[in-house]
Amino acid sequence: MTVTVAALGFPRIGPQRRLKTALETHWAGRLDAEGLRTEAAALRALAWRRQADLGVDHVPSNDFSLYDHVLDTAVMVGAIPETYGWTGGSVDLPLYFAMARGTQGRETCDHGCAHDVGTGLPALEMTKWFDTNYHYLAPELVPGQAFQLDASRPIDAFLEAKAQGIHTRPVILGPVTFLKLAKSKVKDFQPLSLLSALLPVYAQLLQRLAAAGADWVQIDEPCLALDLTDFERGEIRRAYGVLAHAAPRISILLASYFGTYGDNLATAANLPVEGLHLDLVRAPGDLDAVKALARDSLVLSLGVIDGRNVWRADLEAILDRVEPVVATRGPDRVILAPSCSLLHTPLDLAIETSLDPEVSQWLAFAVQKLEELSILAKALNHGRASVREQLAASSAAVAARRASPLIHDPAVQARTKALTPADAERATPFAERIALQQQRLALPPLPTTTIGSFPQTAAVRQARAAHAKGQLPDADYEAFLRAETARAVAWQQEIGLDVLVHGEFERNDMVQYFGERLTGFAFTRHAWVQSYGSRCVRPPILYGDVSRPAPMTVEWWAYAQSLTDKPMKGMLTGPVTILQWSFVRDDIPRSETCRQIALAVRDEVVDLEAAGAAIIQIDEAALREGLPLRRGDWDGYLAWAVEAFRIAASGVAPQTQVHTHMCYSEFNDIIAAIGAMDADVISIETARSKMELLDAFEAYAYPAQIGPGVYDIHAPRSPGAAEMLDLLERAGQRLSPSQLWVNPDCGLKTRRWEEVEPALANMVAAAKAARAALTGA
Ligand SMILES: CN1c2c(nc(N)[nH]c2=O)NC[C@@H]1CNc1ccc(C(=O)N[C@@H](CCC(=O)N[C@@H](CCC(=O)N[C@@H](CCC(=O)O)C(=O)O)C(=O)O)C(=O)O)cc1
Ligand SMILES: N[C@@H](CCS)C(=O)O
Ligand SMILES: [Zn+2]
Repeated sequence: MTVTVAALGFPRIGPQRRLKTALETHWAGRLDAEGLRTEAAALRALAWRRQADLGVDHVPSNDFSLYDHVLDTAVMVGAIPETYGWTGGSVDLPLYFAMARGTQGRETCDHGCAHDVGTGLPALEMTKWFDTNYHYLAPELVPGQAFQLDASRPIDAFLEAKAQGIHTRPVILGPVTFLKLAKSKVKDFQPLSLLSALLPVYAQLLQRLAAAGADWVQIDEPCLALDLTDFERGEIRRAYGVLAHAAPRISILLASYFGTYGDNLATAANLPVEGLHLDLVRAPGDLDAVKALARDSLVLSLGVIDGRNVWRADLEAILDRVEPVVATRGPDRVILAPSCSLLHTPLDLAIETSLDPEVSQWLAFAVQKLEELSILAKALNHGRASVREQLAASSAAVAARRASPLIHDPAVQARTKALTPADAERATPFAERIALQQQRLALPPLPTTTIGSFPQTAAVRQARAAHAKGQLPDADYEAFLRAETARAVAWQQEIGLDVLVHGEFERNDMVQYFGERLTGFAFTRHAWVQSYGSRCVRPPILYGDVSRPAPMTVEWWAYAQSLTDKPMKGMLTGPVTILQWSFVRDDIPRSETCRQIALAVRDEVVDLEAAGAAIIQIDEAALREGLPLRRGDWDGYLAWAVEAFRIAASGVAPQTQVHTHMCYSEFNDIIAAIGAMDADVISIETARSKMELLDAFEAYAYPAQIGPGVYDIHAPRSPGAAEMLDLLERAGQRLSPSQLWVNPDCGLKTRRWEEVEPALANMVAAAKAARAALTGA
């Protein structure tokens, strides 16, 4: 009878992003399906062995995916939209990747190789996974949707691990969350109404897993961290009433994470399941609450190690909380786990050799987090003395971090303290500002622009990599980037864009680039985290008070502006997005860190203005994503997030035009906050929704200017001028033409020049046609 250790999921991109390489080589036609499958199996085997060696008792299987686990679930239950021409049977890789990426002509991988992927099929819609920077593919369902089980993935994975001598706990996405994440093209159709049709498939799956030898299964229902209606809670009870009886030989561990169960806890704790996982990092209060509600026999999986951040845990403090639970419930009713899947953390700190050792000792990545759990389990099973040294090391690291002079900068703290409401206000109201800006800029109606980045070609990435390795001298790298920038500026001018950008060739990533230039941030070489499919990010680690020692973008802006008489936009990432896409310190509130970043961005904005920039764009792509999962927490977040943007934007004169940009955002719920940001111009992603996202702006009577994206940059195909004109006309039906700008949905860094060149030329043509229609010329 011992306390055991579980992992709810492990990073799947593999060491050195091996999965990324395999996928992109496969998509480029240089690795066949068999080769890809072999590499995927090797990566699974490696992950299982690693976890078992680290002392994990409940090693997960079926947490691996070639692209996305929600897509895998759709495939598993046979929810394949008609468009893909599926006629039953197992889904092969071309069909799987068609759903993931579409088959629209030629695609490019990160090595810059272009390859044909067929024509015509769109990808499933990609959306943010709860409040993370991971994106899933939304299942697309229809009324009367039929489901049929293909259990091969979870069963094969279970057997694969078994053959390796590792008895795993399969992970499956629960039926209620699956349906809640699904979309339908049929208006007002609620996918959750398909629950009765879906449950038999899940019941069959549990029977198959039991027959294969699984004794526990982890069913993820993170929708329990959201606001649910009574009806939805009833559907959860109904679902687990069915599943609990489907396969008596298999025990269910129900897992929710990313927040509190809150008013869903009584439902969750009383389900006829054998175990319940709690995210005690985001919701420490759930522990006492569950103790009052759960029957004695319920196994509690205590998510005590943060799966969403990179800080080493305070193991003694965790033991103080967990020991009483073990004493009252008994060791066999307690499992220790990370708060959520480790998908959201980098793999292994041990390979990070270039971090400041002082900062490094404060950190734990996936591997180290499992080590921490193993130490905790030992302490609980054999007494704290059995791991005295490890506990002492943990306490010392926590104390060292708290006291470190690296973290505290009195000047930064004094500056945020001295902020007044006036610092978050532009001195002049929008109506007066815009008149002054129009005088200064003299732009035509429906001005054309782009969002900032141009293709990050293989040549650009290779030059940066060579420079980082010391193989390309500073001067040569600089000259290369200047040449890229000059080419992009000349080309924009040639095709007749009105407001130009420098192209962001010098940036590895829109957040990492700034993290590397601000104090209080550490950056890594290998700490990749999957964002979607084969795409990864290396979130900077924000460990201390933030300031900006020197201008970060002014030289590149000035160089680009020197090449043209057209306005060149200054291009910055906003405070909320830098915060949201970094690993953030947990010793002060996020709102406070955000104010510090806001002041650093403000310094850059002021310097860009002083250098002559007439337009400065502050991207806040992650503002919507940062919205708390519970509506009750929205107002508090929006108040400080909007204030941070305003602090960043308000240091400039009324003649200086401030733009912001947001992609991946559903605006209906937060339109008042978008208005309160008080940007002069906002560019948004609207092409795929055919401008429907503008309804919120129309209903709110949004006063400022808007650039609704007319070019869906997520697809490789280049839209024609007529298509973009149609979108502009739709925008014109919702907003005054005097408010409108013409631009793509987002930056063009993931596209190829061959796609971008015709698309932007067509966009300029569409704007000209729309202008002519406006003026009757
Ligand atoms: C807008 N999006 C972003 C999000 N989050 C961010 N932090 N940044 C974003 O832009 N979230 C929402 C969306 C998600 N979208 C994307 C889109 C594209 C990517 C992507 O392309 N990622 C790249 C990595 C980007 C990067 O940091 N590149 C570096 C390092 C390049 C590299 O791999 N170097 C190799 C050597 C290369 C060689 O020798 O050729 C190495 O270091 O080993 C750079 O360009 O310098 C990816 O590869 O996945 C992500 C999210
Ligand atoms: N300026 C950035 C915004 C992306 S959200 C870009 O163009 O890539
Ligand atoms: Zn964007």
